[in-house]
Amino acid sequence: MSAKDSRRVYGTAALLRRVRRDTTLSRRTLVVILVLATVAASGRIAIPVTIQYALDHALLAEVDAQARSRVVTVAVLAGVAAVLVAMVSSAVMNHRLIRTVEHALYELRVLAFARILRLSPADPRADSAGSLVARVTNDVDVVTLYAQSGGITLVQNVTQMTLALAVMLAYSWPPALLVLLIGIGVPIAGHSLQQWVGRRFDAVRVGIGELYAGLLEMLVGIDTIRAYGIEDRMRERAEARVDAVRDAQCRTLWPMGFNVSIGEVASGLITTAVLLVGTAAGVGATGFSLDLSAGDVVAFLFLVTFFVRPMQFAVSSLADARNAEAGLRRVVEILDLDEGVGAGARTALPAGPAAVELRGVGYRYTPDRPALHEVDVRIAAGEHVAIVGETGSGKSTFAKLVTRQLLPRSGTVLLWGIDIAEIADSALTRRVAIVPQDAFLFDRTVGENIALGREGAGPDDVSAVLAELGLTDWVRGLPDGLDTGVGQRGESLSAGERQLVALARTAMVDPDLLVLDEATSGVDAGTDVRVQRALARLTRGRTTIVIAHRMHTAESADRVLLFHEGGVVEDGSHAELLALGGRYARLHAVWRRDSVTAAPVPTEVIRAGVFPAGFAG
Ligand SMILES: Nc1ncnc2c1ncn2[C@@H]1O[C@H](COP(=O)(O)OP(=O)(O)OP(=O)(O)O)[C@@H](O)[C@H]1O
Repeated sequence: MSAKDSRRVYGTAALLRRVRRDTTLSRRTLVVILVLATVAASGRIAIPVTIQYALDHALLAEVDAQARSRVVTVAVLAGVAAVLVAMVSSAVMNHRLIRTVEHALYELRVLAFARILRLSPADPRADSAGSLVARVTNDVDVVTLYAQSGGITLVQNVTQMTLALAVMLAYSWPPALLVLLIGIGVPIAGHSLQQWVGRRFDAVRVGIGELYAGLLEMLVGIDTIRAYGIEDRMRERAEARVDAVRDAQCRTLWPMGFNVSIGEVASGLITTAVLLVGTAAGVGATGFSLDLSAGDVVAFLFLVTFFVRPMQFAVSSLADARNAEAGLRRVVEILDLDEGVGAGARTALPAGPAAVELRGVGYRYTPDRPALHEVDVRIAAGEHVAIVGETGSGKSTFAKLVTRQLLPRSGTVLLWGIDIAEIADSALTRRVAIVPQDAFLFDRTVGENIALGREGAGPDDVSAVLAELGLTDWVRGLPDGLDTGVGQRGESLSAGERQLVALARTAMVDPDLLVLDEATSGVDAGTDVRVQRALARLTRGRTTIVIAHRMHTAESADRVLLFHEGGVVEDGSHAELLALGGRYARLHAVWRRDSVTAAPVPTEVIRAGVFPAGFAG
């Protein structure tokens, strides 16, 4: 069983209970729908009863013409009234049912979206983005479609069958019992078939999720696909996923076919059994008399039809129900995923830059290999620390732990001396910011992207922040200034410009702990100077942790932490670590050689540096 399969598995009843728990779907609404369905079914069932009444008390009875016509008139009027009542209550029930289901699905969709936004990046059960999208779009739609067609008729059919059976029992219990036995036997006999259908539809829904995931990945990576000329290979992969969905859908055909025939066989069985028992009783072969009038027989046969038809329909639409159930299950499963990392309730935090402490912190993404182990580090308030180390040494994991994107599997992370798990989300996001290497920009204007950093921020706040970071001239130079659109994911801006927007957005947050993953992408010298200046101003007065990819960043930090194989192996100032002559000194020598032989860093950039030399908080 894979990690993703380890989610809670919901049976139909548990699934419906879960939906009721998470939505405002009330028991009262369900009762009202059931009452309306019963009234509608009663209206339909009343027809055979009126026919029986007319037959027994007028058409086949020895009464005078006046009495006959009175009885027929009453029967016809009652029949018309019953049809009208059935029509109106059926319409109201349909409306209620669709509205209720739509509302519940809307609520589920909203909840699922909210949960996706708060998903823990470390939850191994979380799907890829595309598959999650499929869950809140396609899977919800399948349920909606079913509710609007099969769901309504299922409610109507089941109520009609129940009522028809009750009236049949009132007419004559032996054949009614037979109908009941066969009626109960059908779902029991078809149980494994239903499970078979359910499994096949689960596979279809998973396949559709994977198809979405592949499509989304291709759209996001379209530039890379074109750049490497791998369109054909990607198309083949996409086709393979489309084929997989088609095959999964084809595999539902056999069980669905059997499903339909089960309904047909059952209805044939019921009709034949009733006729046989009726005839046998009529000729005295059963040893008992059914004692039925001609009207009763006609009414009974009508009622059998009223039982058999909906049963046939209900059984054949069970396949659609299984598909909808599979979709609903995939939506509900999202709600079971870890809701981000545990947010506490503490909102009051000490003022000023954060002191950071890790006590015996360990983290592993997979059970077999720790990404970090037994890390003990104290970073003083206002200190500027550079994190260096080879790729895969645990730098990003460390950054995620101090910003609570991950919670430690062992040990404790403390900010301002408080366990990070106790701090409320709102407080943490106001005081702690992380700037990734290539920050994500939304398809809005430069000004709007920056303003996102602070709730309620307007153009004046944005301008003030830009002035603070020395970026006013840069924004003025953009085609439409602050109103310049950045395009999808910020594609209309250069990598350096995207960094500037991200830095300004972070400055809006005005955090007391700043964690930066230094950009490695090539930025032209002019923009780089701007970036470094903005960084120098942004980091001033804040505890800053930088994952350093540049030599001068480590050189100018107060302190350097060298990571190796998930642990801090060297800790000290740049000078101290150089003097130590260990890993850092060797890494630094390689950096130095590469920066001389490959791309010399402009002196103005070195002077600007993230941590200007000599600056200590
Ligand atoms: N989401 C993940 N799932 C599984 N393993 C992961 C995940 N993220 C990181 N790892 C593993 O954890 C270890 C530490 O990764 P981490 O990203 O912290 O290293 P890093 O020093 O930041 O590397 P880089 O400089 O390349 O970003 C690596 O072995 C990495 O393969």
